[in-house]
Amino acid sequence: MSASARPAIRKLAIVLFNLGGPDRPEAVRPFLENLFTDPAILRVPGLIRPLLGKFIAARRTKAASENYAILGGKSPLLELTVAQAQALEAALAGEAAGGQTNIRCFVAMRYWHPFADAAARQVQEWGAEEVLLLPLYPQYSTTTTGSSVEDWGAACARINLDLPTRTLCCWHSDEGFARATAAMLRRAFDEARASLPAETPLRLLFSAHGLPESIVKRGDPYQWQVEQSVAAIIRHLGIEGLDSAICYQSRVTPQKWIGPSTEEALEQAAKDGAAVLIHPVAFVSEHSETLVELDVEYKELAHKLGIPGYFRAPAQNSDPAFIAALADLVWRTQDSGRTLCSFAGARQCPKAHGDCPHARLTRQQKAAA
Ligand SMILES: C=CC1=C(C)c2cc3[nH]c(cc4nc(cc5[nH]c(cc1n2)c(C)c5CCC(=O)O)C(CCC(=O)O)=C4C)c(C)c3C=C
Ligand SMILES: [Fe+2]
Ligand SMILES: [Fe+2]
Repeated sequence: MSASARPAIRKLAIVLFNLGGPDRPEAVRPFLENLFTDPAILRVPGLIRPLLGKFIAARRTKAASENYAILGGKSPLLELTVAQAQALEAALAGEAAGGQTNIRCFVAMRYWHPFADAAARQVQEWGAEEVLLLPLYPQYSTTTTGSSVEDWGAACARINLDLPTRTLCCWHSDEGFARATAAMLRRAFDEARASLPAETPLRLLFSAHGLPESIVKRGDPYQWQVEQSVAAIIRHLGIEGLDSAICYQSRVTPQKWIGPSTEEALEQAAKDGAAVLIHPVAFVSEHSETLVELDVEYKELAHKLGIPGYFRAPAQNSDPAFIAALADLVWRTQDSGRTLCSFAGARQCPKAHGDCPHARLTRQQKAAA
């Protein structure tokens, strides 16, 4: 739809969801306590959860603090998310007729400031008439998007904020997202290839945040959506004979997590004599899991294993093509005049994701085009 044909919209608040991270060393433990006492993360009876969650957080604090110390004692996630919010607002204004919009972006973090309560108050004070919830997680998980949607609902209820609300539940194989990601990856791939001897194979490793297997077995569509993201990105990459694999990083509890783990994928690459280019496929900004886990820990492991080359493709951050893809998703929710996913309020995205209204809408739009 052309800019001049954009529908007139009332005051729209776009609320960007992300996980949040500690803003100083003393915040690491309370941040972890918020995370591990979330019922979407720690699935034990309500009476046990606060105690067990705090216990797990206390045990994790040392390792997490060491990681954040490498980043200067804090997570860069908030600054990068605010930059994405500003870039999205600017992109939406630039595309609107006359360069004017009634759209503002707000940030609601799940486990550290600014929390949903603060964002909801800002939305109310601004006088928003409609809300679009936009998770900065391409793939839906009950532990991320699902948890943030519930948290938002509770925050709104506390201040009697009751506005028409759309939820962009997932955009794992959105064409714009896949194209923008593939373009960034292609640059990283070509650079890595050029720095390697011609006979050294280069494997593209899509490393996603892991999830306990039990959560996936209960119907969480995250793993399936990660696979869909990878397939869409590979289609847009268009590299003939591409050697690629999916793996899962950041296991933080003793239960069985989905695999193969990124460690196992690196061991396999070492056996195959392949260099690796790692792309963090479930994160669209840099933070501890990319800057420490990928850039320090797995890099060291790769050297120890004798892998002939270790390269890392960046996360999207405010890459203009990625922001343009988000802006396009926003316009499509408005053009459709309905929510992109009607699971609103429910913890779980429909099991068979083909039934998700998001997927249905995409199909309808394709058919209409
Ligand atoms: C059981 C624990 C966890 C689940 C399940 C989980 C799912 C999950 N998380 C992300 C995205 C991020 N996680 C981040 C940090 C982080 N995650 C967990 C635990 C679980 N995550 C912990 C304990 C931490 C803190 C850091 C650490 O202790 O290592 C972050 C980064 C935050 C930052 O640095 O600012 C992100 C982002 C996804 C996508 C996901 C499931 C799909
Ligand atoms: Fe996590
Ligand atoms: Fe969905």
